[in-house]
Amino acid sequence: MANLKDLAIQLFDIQAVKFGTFTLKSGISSPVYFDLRVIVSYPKIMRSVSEFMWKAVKDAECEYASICGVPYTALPIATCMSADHDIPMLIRRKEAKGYGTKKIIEGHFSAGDKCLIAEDVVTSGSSVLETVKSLQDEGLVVTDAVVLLDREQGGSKRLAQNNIRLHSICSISKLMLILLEAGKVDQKMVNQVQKFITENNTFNPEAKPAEEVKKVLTYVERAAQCTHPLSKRLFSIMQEKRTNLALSADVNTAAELIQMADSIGPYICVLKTHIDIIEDFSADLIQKLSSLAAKHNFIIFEDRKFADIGNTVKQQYGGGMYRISEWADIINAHAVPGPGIIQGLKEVGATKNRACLMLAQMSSKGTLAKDTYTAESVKMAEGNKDFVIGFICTEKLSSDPAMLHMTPGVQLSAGVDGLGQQYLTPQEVITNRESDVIIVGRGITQSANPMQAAKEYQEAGFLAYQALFN
Ligand SMILES: O=c1ccn([C@@H]2O[C@H](COP(=O)(O)O)[C@@H](O)[C@H]2O)c(=O)[nH]1
Repeated sequence: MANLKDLAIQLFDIQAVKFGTFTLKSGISSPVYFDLRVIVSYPKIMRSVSEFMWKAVKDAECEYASICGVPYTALPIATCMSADHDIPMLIRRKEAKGYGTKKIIEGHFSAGDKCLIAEDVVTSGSSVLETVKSLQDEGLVVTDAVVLLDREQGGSKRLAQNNIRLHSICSISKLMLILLEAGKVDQKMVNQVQKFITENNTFNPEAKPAEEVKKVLTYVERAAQCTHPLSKRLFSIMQEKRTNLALSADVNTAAELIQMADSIGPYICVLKTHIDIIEDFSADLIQKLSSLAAKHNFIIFEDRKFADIGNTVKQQYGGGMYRISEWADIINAHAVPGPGIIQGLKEVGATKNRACLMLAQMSSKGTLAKDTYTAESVKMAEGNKDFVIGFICTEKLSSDPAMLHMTPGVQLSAGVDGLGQQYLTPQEVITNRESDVIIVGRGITQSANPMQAAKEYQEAGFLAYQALFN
């Protein structure tokens, strides 16, 4: 591997570093310009650059599971680092494909994995931050970026403000000194470049860090804020399966329920049941349903809508022919009896790590679950966060990121059925009402092709979620 002086001179000699008058992307005129794109024509220099960058992160003891180059110039650099040191690589597309997987990030990863960013030149840090955002949107964690050249115009400070450590191989000042000593530039040019850097700092310490202005949290960030294992798991499933769709499987036989759960399972995060409308209920159905929940990684929500005094709901939840607490991850309850209902349900469900949603609003026309009733339901939920993990509602009701909002009455077109059910679209629910999960029943179960319909709802719901970050 060349030493830094040799590398700097080689970069000058291949015109990856140029002096003159150049108009930058920002419109500013600069006396120096870096064009690292040319290094693809010089494999030895390319390898030298990638080795310097790899060594810098090694010396800094950075932890990461993969590496992602900022497109496009840093892609071949990241490729060399990946191939030479057996570090998996991820590729960030500048635009999602309009067909096929429509992915922005190519490569295999799991939510929560740490990814290192590689870049050729940093000026303000904005290109690095764009890549950071794309990776974070997919659930990856970014703490470090490595760059060949830091133009010292505020990029490292802006990145630090966004909790990204920048490791640079060479600063522009150091590069100028090396080139001066090697007789490649004169003192006048060094002064001119120094003046340019001083006068063109892009960092505004008054600007709020991106984290502070960001209001919408990703599913991964919300999972991290959950203390209840079920809400944590649900947010993780939503990210992993890229779905905020709950299927309301309102069918009347065990065979239909099993068939729905198996065919629609891949597209949903939650399967909602009304177990008392099944005509041939048996323990075998529950066993099969639980196996399908494990196979397709979804949560079972029995939409029992408990509404009695604590002592009665305890028996309804834990006993009777359905023994709901033995298989339903989540149940729901009306607030109408007062807090005793939560107490009763909690006595049965808490030890089994089950959870409850408060019915704070309803989708049906003329519902009385509004205004003060809704506010009191929210209060009841917030006082019992060890068991209540969210709401059945028609809009966001709590600012606590751990609280889930699940909205029924969703179809691809807004409207009403003949019995007062009112429908909102997935976009309206996720974008404008800021709910988290769309609950869809007949829009899927009664469509000519339920699997295709489920895919459409999954896509509409998840796209609406992703659009929250644009
Ligand atoms: O306010 C509420 C609470 C629950 N539901 C239930 O959701 C589904 C909706 O089915 P669609 O066929 O999509 O209308 C159903 O099981 C209801 O019991 C609700 O609609 N509104």
